[in-house]
Amino acid sequence: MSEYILEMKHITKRFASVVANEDVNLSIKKGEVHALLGENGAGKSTLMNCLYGMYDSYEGEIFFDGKPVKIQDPKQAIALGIGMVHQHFMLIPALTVIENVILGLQDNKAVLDLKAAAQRFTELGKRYNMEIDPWVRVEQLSVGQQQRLEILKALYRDAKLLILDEPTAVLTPDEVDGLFDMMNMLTGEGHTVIFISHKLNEIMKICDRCTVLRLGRLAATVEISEVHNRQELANLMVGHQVELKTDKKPLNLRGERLKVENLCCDNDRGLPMLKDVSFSVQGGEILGVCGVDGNGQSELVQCITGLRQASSGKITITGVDTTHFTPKQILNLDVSHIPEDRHKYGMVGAMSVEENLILVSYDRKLFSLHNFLNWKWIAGHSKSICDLFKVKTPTIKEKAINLSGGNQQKFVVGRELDRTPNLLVAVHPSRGLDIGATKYIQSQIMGQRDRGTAVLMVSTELDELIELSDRIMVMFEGKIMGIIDQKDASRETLGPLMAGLTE
Ligand SMILES: Nc1ncnc2c1ncn2[C@@H]1O[C@H](COP(=O)(O)OP(=O)(O)OP(=O)(O)O)[C@@H](O)[C@H]1O
Repeated sequence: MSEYILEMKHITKRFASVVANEDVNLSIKKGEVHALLGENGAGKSTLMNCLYGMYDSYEGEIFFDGKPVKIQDPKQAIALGIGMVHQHFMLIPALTVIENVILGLQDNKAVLDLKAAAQRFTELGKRYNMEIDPWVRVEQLSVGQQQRLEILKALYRDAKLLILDEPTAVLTPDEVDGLFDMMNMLTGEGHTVIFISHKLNEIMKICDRCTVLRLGRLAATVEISEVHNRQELANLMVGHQVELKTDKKPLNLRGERLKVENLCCDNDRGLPMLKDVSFSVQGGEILGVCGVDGNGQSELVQCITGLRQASSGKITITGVDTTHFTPKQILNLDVSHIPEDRHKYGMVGAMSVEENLILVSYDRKLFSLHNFLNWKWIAGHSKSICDLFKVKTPTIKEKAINLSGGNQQKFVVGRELDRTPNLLVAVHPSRGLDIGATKYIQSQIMGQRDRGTAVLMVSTELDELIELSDRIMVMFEGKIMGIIDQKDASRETLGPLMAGLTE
């Protein structure tokens, strides 16, 4: 019997003129956690999508459990025992958790007997410490919970090989630990995991081997035990030395730009999500916001950017009372917003990259002449953002949805940082970015701070928050637990506050 559960041989996948994978070989041993690493656009998701039957054509051969297979649709992949959790979840928000779990199952019994299905789902959740109420609607779940649901959904379908595409991007440190415990449990039971991640520390911690893709081709497969540090992995991925430090200039405060006073706000179900929140941010400083996902951070950002109405309290931006402003009015005060969910609030997938790059400014003089859009100017503007932020796209006319996840994030961030805003509200700005792009975007945010922008940065990446922020505000159950100076911030000082402990 083969020691490999999966062998992909000489895989080539083209999209028109783009060669996303070229002659790639990947061998996965049974029971291992195997990392797939590469820069944004290197072809990781494409390779996994070939395996999961998302495309009906690719060149090369796939062997699963020693047998040759031709996987042309996800149903075939699932039937073989392959489960995939995509970067962008494949859930239907209006349906309940259990309806999502059984959706597409051929087993009529499960469809008819929802209660029994819910019971099996709950047992599975308990077993892997990932419990979710089967009867709530998916739209009511936090991003972290939705990801747990995706994993449980794959396990419900008896996945032997689980592909996790950047699973920790949306998780808090505690949730990451929980996921790693679950992965260890799964491999202990004989499951195999392919772990796509940009987080080198996590790859070093949890993986047995790592395959590196570069520009669509195989660069190397290495044993993690033989890799000395994350710098070595970064260099292997990029093909040259990568700078992992961010420069920080001394603080130069330029006066209050954002003031939030006694803000209260309810969520869609009428539950209080913000309880008497007050703080301010000055020009020239970065105020980091940390907390376990779902503790009011999203609602706070939505209130500030006009996407949600506060039930009481006051928001002032550059001296203007914006509490009841629309998003457009707030935008016109030169407020930039890197949203939590780039697909929902940051881009229009069916539009081209260049159209997306003028979404917030198309009606300004800069891009129109006599009320008509000037596509020559727009093209020049788009190309310069794509060059600056190294957005990998065949042309600026490409539909945004066809770009890799990291490259979508790069152009959204590029568009928002292009102007020098009075206030930058950045939520998970480096989500899905490779290490080189992360460092670049962090340095750009730092540049905005040094030019006098007030930055409110929400992140679940504690290391990123501690490195970039001047002060860090911790949220728990809709309240501010404390605001800590960067010099006093550490996992030890922030951790208890994130858990709601004040002593
Ligand atoms: N449906 C598609 N149509 C056209 N081009 C595509 C399509 N899907 C992917 N590509 C292109 O294939 C290349 C590889 O993309 P892929 O999503 O596999 O990269 P990735 O390594 O997963 O990147 P990331 O880390 O940003 O998620 C990119 O240049 C991307 O634009």
